[in-house]
Amino acid sequence: MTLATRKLSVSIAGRDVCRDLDLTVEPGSRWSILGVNGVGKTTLLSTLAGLRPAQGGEVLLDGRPLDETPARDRAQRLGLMAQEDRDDPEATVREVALLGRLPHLAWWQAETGRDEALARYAIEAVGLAGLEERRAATLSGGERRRLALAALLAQEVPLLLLDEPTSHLDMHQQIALLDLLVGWSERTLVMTLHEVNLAARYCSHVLLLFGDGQCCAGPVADMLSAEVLTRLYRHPVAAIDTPHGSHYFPV
Ligand SMILES: Nc1ncnc2c1ncn2[C@@H]1O[C@H](COP(=O)(O)OP(=O)(O)OP(=O)(O)O)[C@@H](O)[C@H]1O
Repeated sequence: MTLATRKLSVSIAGRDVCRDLDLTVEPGSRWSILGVNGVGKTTLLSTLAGLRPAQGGEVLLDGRPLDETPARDRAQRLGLMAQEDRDDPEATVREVALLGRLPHLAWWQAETGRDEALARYAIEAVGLAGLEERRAATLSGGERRRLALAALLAQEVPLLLLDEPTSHLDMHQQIALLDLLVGWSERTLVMTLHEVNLAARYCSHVLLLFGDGQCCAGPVADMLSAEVLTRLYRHPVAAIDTPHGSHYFPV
């Protein structure tokens, strides 16, 4: 599953997010979109998911324009974790996880035993076993993030687009969630992140949004440096070498 953009231009509220962006997200690669608050990370991710029209150029899924790909076909190939969960307040954990199976069911079909088993497995994988019959609305912010991930896992798609998947998570849970995500090795990931050190640790590539439509993309090792991050975050950033690689911090 290859996601690509050709001369993609996206803008919102009269401001450019990216201009003429040519990007190829190879199967199995893991991308992070980085930039300051309000620069347009969510807007771009929504465009990549086909939820928002581009102002120019196109998004391609395996070479086919996304807007010519039927919605069901799209949902069998890519899954989106939105920044905020908007589940039915009455839905149980089990029901939310089962929603991930919808793209694989015809409108007249009920869930099968396999769908139930996949949802159960996904709930277990994200550490929510035992909470299946709880109303999702009663979960903590971090638990709801993990439930959203369970629904994506149950969706069985090769490409995941995730908007701030680590928000609401404590340090341990951030690592646990990203370990889980990258452990699904065959999946391709594109996620917005605020924690640049997590991007450096878990991603193979970054897409940097500088504002005013300026952006650049490439492998983490080539792209991230204290100088580039200083420009990106409009704040002085320094780096120290650690046994786990470079660590970036604001000064
Ligand atoms: N519906 C809208 N109408 C007008 N402006 C909007 C709308 N949605 C978003 N914006 C603005 O567009 C800009 C980009 O928003 P977006 O959510 O994509 O940024 P972001 O980089 O994801 O931000 P954050 O890091 O804070 O989540 C922001 O200035 C936001 O206020």
